[in-house]
Amino acid sequence: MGKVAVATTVVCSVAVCAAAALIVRRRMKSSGKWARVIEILKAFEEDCATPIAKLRQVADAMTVEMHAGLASEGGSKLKMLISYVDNLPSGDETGFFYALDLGGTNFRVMRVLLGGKQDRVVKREFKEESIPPNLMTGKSHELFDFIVDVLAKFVATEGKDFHLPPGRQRELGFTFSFPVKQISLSAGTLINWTKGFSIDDTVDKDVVGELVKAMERVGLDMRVAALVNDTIGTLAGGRYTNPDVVVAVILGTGTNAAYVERAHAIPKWHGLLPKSGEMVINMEWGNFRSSHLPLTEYDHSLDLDSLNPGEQILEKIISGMYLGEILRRVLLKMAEEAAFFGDIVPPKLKIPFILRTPNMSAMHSDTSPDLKVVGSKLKDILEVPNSSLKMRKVVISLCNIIASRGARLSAAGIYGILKKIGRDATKDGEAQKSVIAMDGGLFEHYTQFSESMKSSLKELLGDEVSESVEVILSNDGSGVGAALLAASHSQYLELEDDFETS
Ligand SMILES: Nc1ncnc2c1ncn2[C@@H]1O[C@H](COP(=O)(O)OP(=O)(O)O)[C@@H](O)[C@H]1O
Ligand SMILES: O=P(O)(O)OC[C@H]1O[C@@H](O)[C@H](O)[C@@H](O)[C@@H]1O
Repeated sequence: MGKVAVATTVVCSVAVCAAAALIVRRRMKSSGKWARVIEILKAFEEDCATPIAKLRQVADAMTVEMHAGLASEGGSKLKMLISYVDNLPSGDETGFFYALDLGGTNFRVMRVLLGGKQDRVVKREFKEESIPPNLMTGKSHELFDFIVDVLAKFVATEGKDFHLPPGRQRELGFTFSFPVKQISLSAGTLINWTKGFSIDDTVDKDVVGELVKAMERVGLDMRVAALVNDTIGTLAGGRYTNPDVVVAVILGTGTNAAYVERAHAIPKWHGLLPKSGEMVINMEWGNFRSSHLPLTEYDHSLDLDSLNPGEQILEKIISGMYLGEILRRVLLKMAEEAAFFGDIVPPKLKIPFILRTPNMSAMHSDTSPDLKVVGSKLKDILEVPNSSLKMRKVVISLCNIIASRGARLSAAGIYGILKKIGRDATKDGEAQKSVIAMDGGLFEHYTQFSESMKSSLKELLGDEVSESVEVILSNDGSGVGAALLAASHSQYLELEDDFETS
């Protein structure tokens, strides 16, 4: 063979070897990176694990903290707030009432015509608005002016079906989904903001007073007959349709729970014992924390970056505002440390809260063989144009880990409440029926979450007792519940009572 040919052959074979070496090196590098992805995934799964034994520890800790929070003010991270609701709706409520519901994402206005035991809710109209994010961190009067503006526009559309007896003032129930220290059923001061809200000049203010001032600024003449947390409203609305409702849980932007406590089991209550012998407690369970909670590095960094560091720890690993953000943080680590989306970290992936929980649940419920919903969400939200099936499967695994941790911990919290009120076991073979009224967009729309929560609760209760515990979706119970509580505290009630007895 000529020298040229030999040289060419040598050059080619060197090039082929080099190319082969490059491919091998790239494969080894990519397999090394993939191994890192799986390592991150496995570590996350382990840190989020909620075996039944851990759930029982969390439930017991919740029960202990409930006792501590009822024993003294500040006795626990669980505020265990007295609602001044010592009588839940009887079903006899009648009349025409408004309800306002300020949540973590949405603001709802509603009017209901109540027809007593016979006709129940004769008519109901409502309107929902998203709360402009800038109002969540602006000035107090701006938020309340927004609320009153929506309310005034809604009142202006009042039709002939809703009529007030002449000379009467419109009355409303105000559902306020934040921790409030109630001083009566219709007054209370904001303890602190949560979720995405942070408005300094509302803290320690009477939120009813803020609302009334905003109404006066526009000449809207309405009386606030009740101020309730959305869990209290949901409990009241739930009890209106089901007499066995004893607990209400919200899984929405935030999370919280309320339940019916025996008035004599509230050492910090120094008022007169209510005739009913009962008092509804707003637990503010989102603020629960315990060494038994399975917290990860992503939870700690999310908490540090939040508007309320060190607060609402349970809420930050369970509720709708945060689940998508946890997913984003894990994907970001995989992108930065294992080139999960390639050598460049997608810029969008670095934006906090860009990955919302509704998008997470849409990916989680993707049953297509090629997981095309996952692919399109990664493309539309994170601008990741191409993703392999194995990448999409990792995303599904992360959704499952995050959602089942939140769901199972919610179940543990409910189990802790049932233990507190002695409804976690049968007595002489009998078990009292206990109904848990649920509300909130996370529970209502994230099926894998709600199913996991219900199955975990059954697992904790055991077959026999779980027969007597029912979980129901009490959709917008808080709106009707607030109107019912307004009705039972209407300024015209005495007139009606006098009328009936005269
Ligand atoms: N399809 C969905 N899948 C999962 N979570 C959802 C879905 N839709 C809404 N959510 C969650 O529910 C929250 C809204 O809850 P909702 O109870 O409707 O309002 P608010 O929290 O304002 O009372 C959203 O912040 C979101 O986290
Ligand atoms: O209805 P949302 O916005 O999800 O609120 C649920 C809970 O969110 C928590 O952050 C509040 O402290 C509670 O008071 C509230 O009940």
